[in-house]
Amino acid sequence: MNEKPVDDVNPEVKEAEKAEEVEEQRDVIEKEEEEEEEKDKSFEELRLDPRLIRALTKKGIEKPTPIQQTAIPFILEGKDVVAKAKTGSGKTLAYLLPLLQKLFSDCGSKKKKPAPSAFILVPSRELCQQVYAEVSSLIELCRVQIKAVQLTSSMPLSDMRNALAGLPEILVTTPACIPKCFADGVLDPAAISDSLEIWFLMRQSKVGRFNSSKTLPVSSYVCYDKKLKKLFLHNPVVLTLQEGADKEEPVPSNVQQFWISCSAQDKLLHILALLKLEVVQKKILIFINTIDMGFKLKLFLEKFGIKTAILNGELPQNSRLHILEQFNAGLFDYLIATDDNSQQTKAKEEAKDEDNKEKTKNKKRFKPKLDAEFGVVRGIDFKKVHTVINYDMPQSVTGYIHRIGRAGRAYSSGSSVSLVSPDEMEGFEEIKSFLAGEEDKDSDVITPFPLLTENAVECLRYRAEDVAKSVTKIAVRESRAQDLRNEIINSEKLKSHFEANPRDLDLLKHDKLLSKTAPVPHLKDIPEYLVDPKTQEASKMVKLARAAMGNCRRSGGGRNNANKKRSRKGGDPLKTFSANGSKRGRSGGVGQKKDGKGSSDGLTKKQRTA
Ligand SMILES: Nc1ncnc2c1ncn2[C@@H]1O[C@H](COP(=O)(O)OP(=O)(O)OP(=O)(O)O)[C@@H](O)[C@H]1O
Repeated sequence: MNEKPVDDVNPEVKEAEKAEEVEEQRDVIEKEEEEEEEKDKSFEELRLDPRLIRALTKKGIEKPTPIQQTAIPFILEGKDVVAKAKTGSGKTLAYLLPLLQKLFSDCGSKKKKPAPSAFILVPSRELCQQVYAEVSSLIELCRVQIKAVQLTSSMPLSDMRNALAGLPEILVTTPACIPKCFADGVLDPAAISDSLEIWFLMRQSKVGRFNSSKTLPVSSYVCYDKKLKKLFLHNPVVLTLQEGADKEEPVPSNVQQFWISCSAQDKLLHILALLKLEVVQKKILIFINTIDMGFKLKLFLEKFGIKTAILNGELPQNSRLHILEQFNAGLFDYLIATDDNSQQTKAKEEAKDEDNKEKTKNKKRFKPKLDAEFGVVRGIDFKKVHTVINYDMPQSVTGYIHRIGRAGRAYSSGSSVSLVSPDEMEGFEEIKSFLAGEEDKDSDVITPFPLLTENAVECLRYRAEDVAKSVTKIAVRESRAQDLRNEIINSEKLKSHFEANPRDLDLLKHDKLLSKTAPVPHLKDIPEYLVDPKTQEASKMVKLARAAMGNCRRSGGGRNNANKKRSRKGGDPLKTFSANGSKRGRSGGVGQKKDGKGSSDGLTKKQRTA
């Protein structure tokens, strides 16, 4: 008998065959991933000290990330290392663990050295505090006699001297602080040259200031910036853990990237829709390019009952650290932040100042003083940020990558939404084509945000425009000055309070209202008739997903199989919902390579799903 032509095959059978094929492919991918996992090394196999492994277990860290697996053995061998890995991939522990292990062997056996044996240089005070906290907690958990201190330029000399008087083994500081310490005699170059064994340099560009360190007899440098490599390193091991080694910066692929096209004036309307209709997951970090814009946004959202905190370079250091701590501890869900104190941000502020000069000639003007060591984007580990919103687009591709890297840290997934105005389109296109790569120019790495229908946005227009009018330039300037005054007072209180209660988080709230008039109650809730049904459905799914994620966390780290399945199936509505009615998002799943073959973030399947 003749075989039936292919076209005559029953469509249901065809469907079933297709589904089977897809299932088979999925099995192959999962098998590949499992094999990949089996190749992974454990902390024990990296010959990490059992005290460190126990400390990591207490912190809920069970398995080294790829950068940790690769870098730790080289650093333990005393090799100079230049490492490049995706943002959020665990670089901090990749150097802290071998550093502590090296110091363990000295500990107790020798006399204390006159100066620290290890210098960790990081680009901002915030990062300084973060690294110091991380190393201190490891030391505490390991119960070893090692001392770490942090120094920043703003510290009084007496505090610096006191900190160093205890003969710490580890110094965490910023590059700007080193020359100051030398000039004020707080650090003695001769003593350093006798003691120093290891430097860790993290992304910063002002190294020219302490070139003299080239002459120091250091056994191992580890650095995360290739510019520094030329200055300091001797025949270093270069580790690049990322896809597309030609790219300047690694892209975190566990962050789903979306964008919304809107005019500059409509950005307030769109962010209101995103937050008020709850179509993005909390916690949310919102980036703006100028401090004034931050206050405008805060005042605007306040009117709708959305409380936010602001983080920027003109706030006193104690306040900034406290805001970060509170946000990380989950005391508030929305944080508005400027980038680090880039030239561009400054230039913009100055241009605005010039612009305002004429208008306010006779008035006493408020002059912000920005902190040169401020930086929230590079390296700061914001905990459990699910969504990053670019209210203003960043000025560069690198800026974009650093911003979105604040979501989806380590093993979690996240998403980003960029509001792009026509003026920002050129820069946005550049970002898109960079991310797509040379070969794949047409692929959409950043896809249109699917959960907000035009109708849903338009329903809020009247209210948004009405409220936006009330947020005048004067109101913005006054609230900015008010916030700074409050924070200066807070900062003093915080200083003395933290000396007495270093772990107390609940002293001050940073997301309090700044408006002079209280928000009117009717704006707090959006009546149902104003909400588009599709967006309403999306919002419900986002809430369900959030609840599910909450449960995962409660069930203890979530690295078991049940959670694995849950995260694969339940997932993020951004991956499964489309306002256009298709069942799956088109951009591929979190942690999926473009070819569908597992992760490009360098994390294993287990790590990603946890
Ligand atoms: N092996 C691990 N398992 C689970 N979590 C980890 C592991 N290593 C680090 N982490 C966590 O991952 C988060 C990000 O780590 P880290 O800040 O070191 O990333 P990074 O690579 O330095 O990022 P960036 O480039 O943005 O500075 C931190 O919360 C850290 O505690």
